[in-house]
Amino acid sequence: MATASVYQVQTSPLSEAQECLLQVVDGDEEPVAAAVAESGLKFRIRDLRKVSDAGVSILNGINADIPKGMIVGIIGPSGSGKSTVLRSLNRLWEPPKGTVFLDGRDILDIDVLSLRRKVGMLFQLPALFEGTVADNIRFGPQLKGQKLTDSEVYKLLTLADLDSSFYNKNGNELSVGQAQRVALARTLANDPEVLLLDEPTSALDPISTQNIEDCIVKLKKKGMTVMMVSHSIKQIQRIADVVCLLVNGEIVEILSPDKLSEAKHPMALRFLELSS
Ligand SMILES: Nc1ncnc2c1ncn2[C@@H]1O[C@H](COP(=O)(O)OP(=O)(O)OP(=O)(O)O)[C@@H](O)[C@H]1O
Repeated sequence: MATASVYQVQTSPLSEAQECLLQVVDGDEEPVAAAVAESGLKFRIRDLRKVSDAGVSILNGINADIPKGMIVGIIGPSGSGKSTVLRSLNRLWEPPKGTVFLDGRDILDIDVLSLRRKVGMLFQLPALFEGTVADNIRFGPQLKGQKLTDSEVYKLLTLADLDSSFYNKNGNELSVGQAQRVALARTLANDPEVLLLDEPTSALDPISTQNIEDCIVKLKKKGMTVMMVSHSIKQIQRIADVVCLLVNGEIVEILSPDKLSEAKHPMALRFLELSS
């Protein structure tokens, strides 16, 4: 039954990686199947390739269907292309070859600023603008000529698990963990549909990490699609619905987070062994 629902949203031949995803969905991941069936795909990535200026292959043909409302963990050895995949999805790096569809539209046909509003991104280290937390949160909407009310700013603070006392604080008075949550609130002010998270907690202590993870899970429950690069296998197991293993610019496996030990690719296995 689950398989039938999943196949309904597949309109083209499946790559090996997508077959893996379907196997996960078809197995004991009923909620995942339901999510795919009900809400379809957010991203459809086809043959995404990137070669550096020096002629080195960075991405070697990424194919993936990313369902709406899921947390997709991306793991893999350093230099395997994880950040490059994320940056290609909101055109921080132009995808030079291949196609990325967002809600069925080629991202090259979407105005880049609108794309980056829809597809927000957080990095390892938050970079706040000068001014108060409220100034930072208001920044994106202001660019569109929209002024957020105080209550809208407070609501965004709450979403990012920050209390109202942060409203007037200056960016440079914050810890890295607090600044990361402000960066999250600032991203959410643009009302994104997707969050790309590039190791967003790697510089944070366990409590700040948990705060950010709680926010991510809450956002997913509200329908947000999240793609998160992390070097922490435990983190991926805590919050991801599905995990992509990237090796040498290719997705070599897609697995359920509780079945990472069943990875078959030797590089993936070694990476998992060393990480656990
Ligand atoms: N601006 C750039 N110009 C040329 N090559 C780059 C550039 N940025 C990254 N690369 C190369 O692309 C490859 C993939 O880099 P990327 O940052 O995507 O890997 P990653 O898997 O995210 O690594 P890490 O886990 O260390 O962050 C690496 O070999 C890197 O040296």
